[in-house]
Amino acid sequence: MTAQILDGKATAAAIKSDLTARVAALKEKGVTPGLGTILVGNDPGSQKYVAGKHRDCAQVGIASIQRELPETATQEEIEMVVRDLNEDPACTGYIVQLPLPKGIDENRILELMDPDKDADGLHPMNLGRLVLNEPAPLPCTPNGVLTLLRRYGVEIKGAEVVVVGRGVTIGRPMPLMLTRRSENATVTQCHTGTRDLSAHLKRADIIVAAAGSAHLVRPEDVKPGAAVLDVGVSRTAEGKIVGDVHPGVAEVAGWISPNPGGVGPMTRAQLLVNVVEAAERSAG
Ligand SMILES: Nc1nc2c(c(=O)[nH]1)N[C@@H](CN(C=O)c1ccc(C(=O)N[C@@H](CCC(=O)O)C(=O)O)cc1)CN2
Repeated sequence: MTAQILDGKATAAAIKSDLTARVAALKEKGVTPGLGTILVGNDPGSQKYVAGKHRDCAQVGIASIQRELPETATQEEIEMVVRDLNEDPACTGYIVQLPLPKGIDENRILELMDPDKDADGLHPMNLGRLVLNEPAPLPCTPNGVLTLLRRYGVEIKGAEVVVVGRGVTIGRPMPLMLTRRSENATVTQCHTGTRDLSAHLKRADIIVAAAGSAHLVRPEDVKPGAAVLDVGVSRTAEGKIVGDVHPGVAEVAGWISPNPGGVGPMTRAQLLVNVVEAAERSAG
């Protein structure tokens, strides 16, 4: 069996095409959505992701506001930029690119953001709304995973899902989203403290691998026909991406998301969705 590809690039392109029309309609009403990004330091991965986000904005007609600070920026300097974007009327939504450099209190930065401008759904108030099942912008990577699964007809309802990882951008919110009544999946969350990862993976109908550990998910750990989403990123010395999923898994799985070309482009597309939805709400 060779797995069907969960094509994030093509799915993201379709989402962006829909958003282009919605942004044009907003502009006719006098509303121009503007995405702000705060990038601190010179991590090449983060630089690439942020550049991609602004390329996407240009494609769909969203205005771009880019703020960059050096690796040596202090907590106070970053907080000043956050306050500035909170007040900037041209910035209808923004993100702080994570991770922030060592020594910076990331949670404090996220808390300072205006929750109504939180385009990532990572402000504590918006994560709290997700816990309470109230409307909120949804974290982009888990939302991208769900959109891909739905588009390719993977059954989520009743599925046994294993999420590997517990980071704030995907590991924490993904189970919250999968266990909503609208998804109704049963979720096991695994992490570095999990005793027998392989035993959990073998039972999964859907695996979301977001550990950042190269080739952690091996073909012998995957149930034939399962859907496997490769979210984790490790890089070789040459900067090439290595995912969490061993290439041999494609021979066992029913569906697999490539990496690159799977969940990454979906993360960016869902960010634009959050920006446009917020602008549509403000336009009434
Ligand atoms: N504030 C946030 N920070 C981070 C998030 C997030 O959702 N919000 N997620 C990740 C990184 N991320 C988004 O910022 C992200 C990851 C990957 C991609 C992407 O397009 N990847 C391409 C490959 C790009 C390359 O060649 O390096 C792909 O997968 O095809 C976009 C965004 C952590 N930080």
